[in-house]
Amino acid sequence: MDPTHYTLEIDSILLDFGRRRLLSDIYIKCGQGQITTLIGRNGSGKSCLMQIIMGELNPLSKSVRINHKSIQAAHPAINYLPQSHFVPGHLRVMDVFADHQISEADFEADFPDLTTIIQQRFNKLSGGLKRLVEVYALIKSAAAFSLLDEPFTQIMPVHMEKIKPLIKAQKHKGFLITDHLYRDVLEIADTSYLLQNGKTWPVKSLEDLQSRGYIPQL
Ligand SMILES: Nc1ncnc2c1ncn2[C@@H]1O[C@H](COP(=O)(O)OP(=O)(O)OP(=O)(O)O)[C@@H](O)[C@H]1O
Repeated sequence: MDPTHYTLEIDSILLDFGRRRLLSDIYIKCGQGQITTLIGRNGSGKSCLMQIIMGELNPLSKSVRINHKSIQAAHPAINYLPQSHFVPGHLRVMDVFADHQISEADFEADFPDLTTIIQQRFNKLSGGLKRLVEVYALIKSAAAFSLLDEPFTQIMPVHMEKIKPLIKAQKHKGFLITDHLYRDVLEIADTSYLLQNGKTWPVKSLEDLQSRGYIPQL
């Protein structure tokens, strides 16, 4: 195997909240150069699963492995876009890009309509632009894997259509993405899973989502 090619695998998760078992039968495999998507209803445990991978939430048991080697806590090869904003408000957008070693010129080329925001402080941006800056920083970051929890939330369609090919273009990275915009995530996914009743189910098509009741029959 190419030693520079990483595989992230997650299984053997048991997560309880009180008497409720939230996660019990999980298997997710995510390779570098691949986009893996996780779809599921509100409250099915998608964010919890990402927090477990990041070592931010401790379940009863877990196995998170990079190239078959178990990792227990936050790993430098993995970064994470949570649902809430992670950028400190006082930073300028240019500082956020510098922190992630991202070229301002690349951003200006990708989003010529947004060149003026580079000088602005993060807390002065609209919600959608805050999300866009954070998503862009993680997409372009050098981490081997980026976990993106609802990257498309608040982002307007014209920018979303630019983000999807940017994600696909990062062939050196692996992505694990969850979002309720299932058509958009399925469009870019190499592999998809539905999280339902604590278990991951492979998804190949919209019909799989229909047959498991995630979307209505057409
Ligand atoms: N610390 C906690 N204590 C108790 N229950 C929790 C805790 N954290 C999460 N939960 C519950 O676990 C369930 C799964 O939450 P999670 O945020 O992972 O769902 P999700 O699939 O990401 O949902 P959404 O699509 O709405 O973002 C929810 O019912 C939530 O209330």
